[in-house]
Amino acid sequence: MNLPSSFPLVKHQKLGCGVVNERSRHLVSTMAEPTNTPMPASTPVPASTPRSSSPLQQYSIPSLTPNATTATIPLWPSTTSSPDTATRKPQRPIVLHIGDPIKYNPDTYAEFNAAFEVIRPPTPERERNELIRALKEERWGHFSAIFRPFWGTGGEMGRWDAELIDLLPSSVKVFASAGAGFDWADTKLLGERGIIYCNSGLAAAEAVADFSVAMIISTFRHLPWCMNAATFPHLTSSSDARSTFRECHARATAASHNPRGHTLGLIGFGNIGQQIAAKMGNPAFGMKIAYYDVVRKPAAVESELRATFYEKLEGLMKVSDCVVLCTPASADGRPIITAETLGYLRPGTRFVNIARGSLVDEEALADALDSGVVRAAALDVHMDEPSVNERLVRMVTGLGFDDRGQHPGRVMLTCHNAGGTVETHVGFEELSMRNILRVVRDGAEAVTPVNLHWLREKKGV
Ligand SMILES: O=CC(=O)O
Repeated sequence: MNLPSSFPLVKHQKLGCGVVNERSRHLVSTMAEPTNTPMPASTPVPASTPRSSSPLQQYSIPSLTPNATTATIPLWPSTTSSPDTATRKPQRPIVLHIGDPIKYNPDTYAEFNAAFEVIRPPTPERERNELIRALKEERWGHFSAIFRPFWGTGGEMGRWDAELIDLLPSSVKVFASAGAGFDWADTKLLGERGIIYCNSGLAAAEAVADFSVAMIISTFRHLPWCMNAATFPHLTSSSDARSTFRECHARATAASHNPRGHTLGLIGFGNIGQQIAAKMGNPAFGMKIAYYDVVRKPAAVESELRATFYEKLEGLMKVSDCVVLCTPASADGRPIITAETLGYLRPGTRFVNIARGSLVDEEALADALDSGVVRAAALDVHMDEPSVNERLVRMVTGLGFDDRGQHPGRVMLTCHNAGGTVETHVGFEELSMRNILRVVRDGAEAVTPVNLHWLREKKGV
């Protein structure tokens, strides 16, 4: 892909396994941001908002080599709770490690282990009730940090809400987690308790943006229709198989378009939104880039990405040919995409969600697909994961035209896969460790904090 030479993020930065450079510092400051400010109903989008700038030190994430995926590293001996931790004085600050052991970054882990006493409770101690018991007993002493390097494990206790946060020792300074999203923790409450929450969105951005490209293209080219027609009827040797193939081959053309020249409307213009813009805009796919965010991005970012800002969600939705949701979940858990906001769309608009399922009223979306207001949709995330909305599923799998004359395969559904690559996980581990090293060992600012505004409010800074 030819990218503008003035776009150093994509040219020089390999997110998750490369060097975080000047450009990405800016992106961190605009993506790893808080979204907990309650928004009035008339301003429904808690899109990316800036946090105050942090003097991010340049650091490198070791390149991913084939070996890295299989690297085995010695685990810190204390991989289970140590019964006497609460009574003896630790030599080094204690880090409570929840979830799987480190897999990809042995060198950083060696540094981490040298700096901290890492305690990794076994799974049963991470279940909510047992965790509550352990915290009440101060089983892990006065630990300084919580460390969750994997997205797939470490969430056994459920949401970090007041019930858990109130039990944390006052020694906890930082909670560093895998994952771009942070709706699994009450980051406002953590901030008010003086605990910095750091996400790892920076490490996931490239993977999520790549997946978004596939989803956007799917909405223009109706990949589910093309794939289903070539597959399912043929599996059952149905006599319709050949005619289903022929019908798709003949009729998909009239329903398909090149993205070039169409307007891509990004709701949220943080790190992920900006990477999607870089991939889908000129000169690659040639889409016009429009965005809505609660805070307008600097003119240099807009000009680099040729992005037009819309102050209101309504304005963005009205001009978009394809809307992509790339903003963190709203603090109050309310959806942004509702019957009301879908009403802003021009008939035939496409819709993609790679953010959070809670942001979309799926019944309203299914209605909009039924009526043709939304022509095609692609959703990686779902309201009630791991369940998927049945009406939307039927729009993926149907093989014939419906009674309104709409073609099948208008929806693509995936299993919350957008950020899921090895490179993302390399970066999740690395960033989580770097955040804790900086805050606890170095007494420096975190790399990717998301709740500094709550911390500052509490401290009156
Ligand atoms: O959804 C995945 C993430 O938040 O990284």
